Amino acid sequence: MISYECSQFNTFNAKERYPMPNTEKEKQLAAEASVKFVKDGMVVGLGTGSTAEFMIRQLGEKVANGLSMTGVPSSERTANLAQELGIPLTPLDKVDKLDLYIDGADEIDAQFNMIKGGGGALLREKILAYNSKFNVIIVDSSKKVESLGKFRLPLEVIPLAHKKVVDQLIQLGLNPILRKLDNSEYRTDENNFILDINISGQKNLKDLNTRLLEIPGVVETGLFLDYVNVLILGRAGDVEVTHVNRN
Ligand SMILES: O=C(CO)[C@H](O)[C@H](O)COP(=O)(O)O
Repeated sequence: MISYECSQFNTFNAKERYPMPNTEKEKQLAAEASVKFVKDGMVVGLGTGSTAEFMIRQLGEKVANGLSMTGVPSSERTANLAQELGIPLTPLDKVDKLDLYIDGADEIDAQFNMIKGGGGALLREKILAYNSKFNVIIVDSSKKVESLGKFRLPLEVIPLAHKKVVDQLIQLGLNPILRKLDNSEYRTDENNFILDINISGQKNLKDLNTRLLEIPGVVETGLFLDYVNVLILGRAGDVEVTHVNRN
């Protein structure tokens, strides 16, 4: 179980933050709607997390029924699941651009800015989203917020530098917490640490993102600004599909 250790030595489970009975159904509905974007011959980036897992299982069924596609996984966890389901995979450097990337999010605001990385895969996820022609985001209704920040923003950091990064983040008033897994530091697929920070009340997200990336040792942030082409939101037994106009 992923937990966070605070300075007060208490822990909490990130996934218990929004207890909603319909959440799983909403994730499933959003995932089902997203696979309709996948056409024969496409190279599709596969996200990470419980919502993405519904989507990958749907794609597995489609592949078993004759869909020809190739997946590019955003994590080892996703790669393992896709392999189990018989979805052909290729590494990112073997393709030019992804035709499509489908993934979940931890929060998405009214301007379609997102926090991602609750599942720890933010770095590879951002690389895939950046290198995709089209990004489809699938969420349950609990993820839609007016402004980001109830969920802590994950930062992937180099282990050697993490204490120095923590000092900088404390000076910026961002209250960093080192993510733990079973009492040890959580390690990403790239063998880095994650610091989860409090960005509640931050107005200029672009500026914040730039300032965070300027700290040596910060590899990537879970702020995804200007990435969404289509948002599919599961709500009460149905889905809302929003096409985002990105200039
Ligand atoms: O960014 C992610 C993983 O790094 C996930 O997309 C995010 O955590 C949402 O996960 P879930 O669908 O399980 O709520």
